[in-house]
Amino acid sequence: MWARELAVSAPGKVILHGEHAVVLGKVALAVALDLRTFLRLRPGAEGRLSVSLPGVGVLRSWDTPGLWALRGRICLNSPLLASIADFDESKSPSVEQLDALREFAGIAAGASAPESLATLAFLYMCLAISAKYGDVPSVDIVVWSELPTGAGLGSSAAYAVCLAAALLMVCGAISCPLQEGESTARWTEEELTLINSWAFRGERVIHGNPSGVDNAVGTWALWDSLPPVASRVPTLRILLTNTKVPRSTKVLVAGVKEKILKFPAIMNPVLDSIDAISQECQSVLEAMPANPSPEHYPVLEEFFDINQHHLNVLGVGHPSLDRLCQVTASHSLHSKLTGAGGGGCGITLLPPDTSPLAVEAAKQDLCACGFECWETKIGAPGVTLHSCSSLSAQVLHALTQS
Ligand SMILES: Nc1ncnc2c1ncn2[C@@H]1O[C@H](COP(=O)(O)OP(=O)(O)O)[C@@H](O)[C@H]1O
Ligand SMILES: C[C@@](O)(CCOP(=O)(O)O)CC(=O)O
Ligand SMILES: [Mg+2]
Repeated sequence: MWARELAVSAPGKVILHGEHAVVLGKVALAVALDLRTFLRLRPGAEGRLSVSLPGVGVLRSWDTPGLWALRGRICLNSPLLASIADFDESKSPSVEQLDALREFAGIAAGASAPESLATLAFLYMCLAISAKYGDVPSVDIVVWSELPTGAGLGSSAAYAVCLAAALLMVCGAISCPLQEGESTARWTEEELTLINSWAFRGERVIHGNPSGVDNAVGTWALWDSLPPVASRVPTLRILLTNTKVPRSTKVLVAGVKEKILKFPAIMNPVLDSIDAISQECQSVLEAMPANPSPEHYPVLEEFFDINQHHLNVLGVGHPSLDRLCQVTASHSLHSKLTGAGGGGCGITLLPPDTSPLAVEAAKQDLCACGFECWETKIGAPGVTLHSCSSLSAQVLHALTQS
C-alpha cells in the first residue's frame, strides 16, 4: 500500500555535439536543460493502477490482479519470456515480451505512435520492476512535461527516468528520501545508478537502440563519461528553436545504422570526425573560463557548421533545419540540429558580443517560418523527488487537471 502524494521530475537535455555518433560508442557533449518532465504519484483505488499522460493523450487504468496474471503468463508460457521474472538490468526487452504487452494493451503490431510507445514503456517497466522487486501498489500516476515531445530534447528519457524512479520507489527497491516538511530530495548514488539502468530499459522500448546519454543526463544531469564541463557550459548562451516538424528518434537511429552498414568506408570516417569535434569542443570549453577571450567563439561556431554538415551526410537533416541554419546565418549566427534531427530542434550559438537587436531579429525571422524559439538555460538538477506543495502553480495545475 502506498500512502503519500509526491512528485518526481527529470530534466531534458541538449546535445552540443555527438548525437548519433554516441550510439556507436563515440563521445557526446550533453547537458541538462531547465525544462523538465513531472510525474505525480498518489494512492489509487484498491486493486487498480492508473496512468494519465496528457502530452500523448493516454488515460488508462488496469486491474492489478489482471496485470500480475499477465506477468505470470508471460513468465510461465514461454521459456523465451521467462527473463521478465528472472530479471537482469542489462538485458533488452525481448520482442516476445513487447508483443505480449502490445496484445494485452490493444496496441497494433508495429505501432509507433507516441501514445503506443508511451503505454508500452509504462507497462513494460511496471511488469519488469514488479517481477523483480514486488508488486507495484495501487497508485494513480500522471506524467506531464514542459518538454516538447519528439523534438530532440530527450523527452523520452525524462519520461523513462521519472517512471523508473517512481516505480522503484513504490516497490521499495529504492528509498523515499523526502522527509515530512521537506520540499525536495535526491536519491543516493547507488539508487541513482539503479534508476538510470531501469530508465535505459524504458528508453529501449521507445528508441530501440539508445546510447544511454539521455537517461544518464536525466538522472545525473551530466553525461558521466565526460569530465564536468557542465559547470563551464553556462557561459554559453544558446538559442533553442523547435521547427515543430515531428520525427521519431527510433526511425532516425535505425536509418543511420543502415547507412553505416551500406557504406562503412564512407560513413565511419564521418563518425570519427564527429568524435573529434566533440573532443576538440570539450577542450575549448575547458579553456574558456581560464581565458574567456572572444577568439574561442569563432572556433565553436565552425564546429557547429562542420557537425551540421556531417549530420546531413548521416541522413538526419531536414529542409526545416536547413532553413533554420540559413535564417540564423543571415544574422551571422551559427546553428546545428540537436538530438536525433529529421526536424525537431536546432541550437544557435549566441556569442557574448551578439547585439540584442540581432538576437531579436533572428528570433522574429525564425518565428515567421512557423518555428518556436527561446533562449535556454543550460544546467539543471537531475532526477528529483518533490513534495506536491512545493511545485509551481503551473506544474501543479497541469498535473491535477489530468
Ligand atoms: N510526457 C510524456 N508522456 C508520455 N510519453 C512521453 C512523454 N514524453 C515523451 N514520451 C514518449 O517519448 C516519445 C518521444 O521520444 P523520441 O522520439 O525519442 O523524442 P525525444 O526524446 O527527442 O523527445 C514519445 O513518442 C512518447 O512515446
Ligand atoms: C540520436 C541520439 O544520439 C540522441 C537522441 O535524442 P532525442 O531522442 O532526439 O532527444 C540517440 C541516442 O543517443 O540514443
Ligand atoms: Mg528520445
